[in-house]
Amino acid sequence: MGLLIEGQWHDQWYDTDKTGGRFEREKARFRHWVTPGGSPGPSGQGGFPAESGRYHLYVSMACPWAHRTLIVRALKGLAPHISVSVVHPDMLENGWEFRPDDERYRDHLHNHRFLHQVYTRAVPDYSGRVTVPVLWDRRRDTIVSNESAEIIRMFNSAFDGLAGVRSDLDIYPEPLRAEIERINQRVYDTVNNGVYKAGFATVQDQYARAYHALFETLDWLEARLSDRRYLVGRQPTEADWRLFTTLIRFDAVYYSHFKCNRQRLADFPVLSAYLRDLYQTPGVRETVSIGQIKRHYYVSQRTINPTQIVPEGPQLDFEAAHGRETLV
Ligand SMILES: N[C@@H](CCC(=O)N[C@@H](CS)C(=O)NCC(=O)O)C(=O)O
Repeated sequence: MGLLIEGQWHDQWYDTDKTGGRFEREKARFRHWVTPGGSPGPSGQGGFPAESGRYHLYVSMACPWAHRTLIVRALKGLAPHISVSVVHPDMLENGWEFRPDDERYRDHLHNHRFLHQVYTRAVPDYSGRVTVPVLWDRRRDTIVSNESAEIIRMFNSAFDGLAGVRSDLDIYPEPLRAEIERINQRVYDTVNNGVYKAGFATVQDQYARAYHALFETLDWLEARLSDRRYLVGRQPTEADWRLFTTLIRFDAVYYSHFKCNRQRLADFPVLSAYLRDLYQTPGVRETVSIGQIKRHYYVSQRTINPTQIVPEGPQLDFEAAHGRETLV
């Protein structure tokens, strides 16, 4: 666990002293966009046209932010066009690592040992955290984006002209955007990032504040989803997929490791059925690795779990019937 300062790796844990025990997530630095013809997107520079085989995605199967990108890649049929490398779940002194001898955790582009080498390859004097996901451009030998919220928007539309891509599938439809944004904001603050605020707090009342905000939103979602199948509109949108990656980790990790333990997700009848419904969507279950998720959090976050023991449980069953087919 650490960060780059002027291109040099430094091993240090999140510093919450400056923020009164509160965890603050650093903003992503690479904010370019892939667009159909390479024109500039909403931020950064242009020059990243959608082309088959040009872009490569670095992810961790454990990371909820990276998980979003894997889901949208699968749903949109982008796998033949965008290749993937997966880092090893243990994130320790050197940050995210590859295992050159293990096909599952190799850097297929450069055979690097550490993800921070991917960052300094793009910007030799880079300063900042070294996070997944990373969208890499083979042609320009640089990072396009390390912001998952923006990578999923690119995946949703930029590659639609390529063979076999599901251009009929739109998870961010124009008429629903305002409502999607409204839900994303609350879910990001109190759920996606909320579990981290609870887990990484180093002061009691910061933890308690995050805990209460989290369960207030989960109660609100439980009510909202009791008579509608998805959060916004009649098809899954990015609002659902962004929520999904936190819910799927909840009982295995956040409930115990991050002390989000008012109740398990399994104890919310509506939310747990909704979670199974999304999980059973074709292409999605293959993006879920509960083994790597548990391994990452319990082994890597030694300030929270110094013994690094990975719990055996809980028993999880995302394949059970969800019964939500009749909801609209
Ligand atoms: N804003 C980023 C956040 C990504 C992020 O924080 N990823 C975590 C893994 S779950 C990470 O790589 N952390 C390493 C670190 O903070 O040093 C995104 O959504 O893409």
